[in-house]
Amino acid sequence: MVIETLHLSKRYGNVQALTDLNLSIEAGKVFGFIGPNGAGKSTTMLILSTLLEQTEGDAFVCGYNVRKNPEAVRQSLGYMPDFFGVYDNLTAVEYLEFYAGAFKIPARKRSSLVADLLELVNLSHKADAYVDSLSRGMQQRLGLARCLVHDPSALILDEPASGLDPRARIELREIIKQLRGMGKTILISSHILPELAELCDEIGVIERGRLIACGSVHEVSKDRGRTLMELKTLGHEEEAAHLLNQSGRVFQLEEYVDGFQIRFEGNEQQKAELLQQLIAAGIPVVFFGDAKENLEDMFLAITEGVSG
Ligand SMILES: Nc1ncnc2c1ncn2[C@@H]1O[C@H](COP(=O)(O)OP(=O)(O)OP(=O)(O)O)[C@@H](O)[C@H]1O
Repeated sequence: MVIETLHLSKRYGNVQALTDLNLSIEAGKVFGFIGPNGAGKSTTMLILSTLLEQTEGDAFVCGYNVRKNPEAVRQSLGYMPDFFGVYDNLTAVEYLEFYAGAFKIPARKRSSLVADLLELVNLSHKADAYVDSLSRGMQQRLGLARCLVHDPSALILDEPASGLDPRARIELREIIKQLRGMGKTILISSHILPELAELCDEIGVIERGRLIACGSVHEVSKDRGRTLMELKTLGHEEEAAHLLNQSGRVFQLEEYVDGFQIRFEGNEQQKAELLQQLIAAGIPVVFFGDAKENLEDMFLAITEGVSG
């Protein structure tokens, strides 16, 4: 395992921020850490990055214990916090050179390393621009380049897409895919990011400091036995909605212009039965099938009732 936590707990005074958290992320995997504000994502990431001490349990990066061997952890890990500091009077190049220096990269290697990193994050054209003048999306990409200066095997990215517009999110996602292609092991957090579904090999859902679901996107949704489905009909929406609501297997019915999205609890046989009922009731069904699962929907379904 490249990233691992064992019975990790953290208390801030009276606040129990993390409780018995067990995470394990294999080499080369991208793990999405999903949870609402205050769930404990940043706390976990800070502990793994050696910037915060846990109350109980252990955490490891590349086999190094964060408490016993913090130097080795920092050499193996790139950590991107959820906010970008203010850097007056530093250009993108100077900024990366500063961090390369901090990681003791020999001076003669720094300029080619910095040029390569800027290229990787599509910022070569902004090499001499002041960091404070860059857009948020560009600053996030520069932040990503910064955590790569020492070529770490593991990356921890705390909500890298927050505050970005859709285009900037896509750009960031493409870079993260490239990093995955380079064999990096990545822990990435989000509170609402459907885009993570495509990016992540596995996800963990955290709520109030506890991991409440973990596995592949598919497994996590299957575990709950609830599938996101779509139904399209030619008119007859009211009857269809009534029948779905009466079936006892449909949760979170949402009506769109030309159909419904539902969360269905049951197996394939039960899906077929529901379709038969719709047709027997004379409802002209145009489409009835699984919707492309996205993390936002799954998150709502999984956390339903947990926080009460
Ligand atoms: N320094 C601190 N002192 C006291 N309580 C804290 C501190 N940092 C975090 N907390 C509390 O610990 C809990 C977990 O916070 P954490 O920042 O880890 O959550 P998060 O999942 O990263 O949330 P967000 O999505 O808002 O970043 C919250 O209840 C938070 O209020």
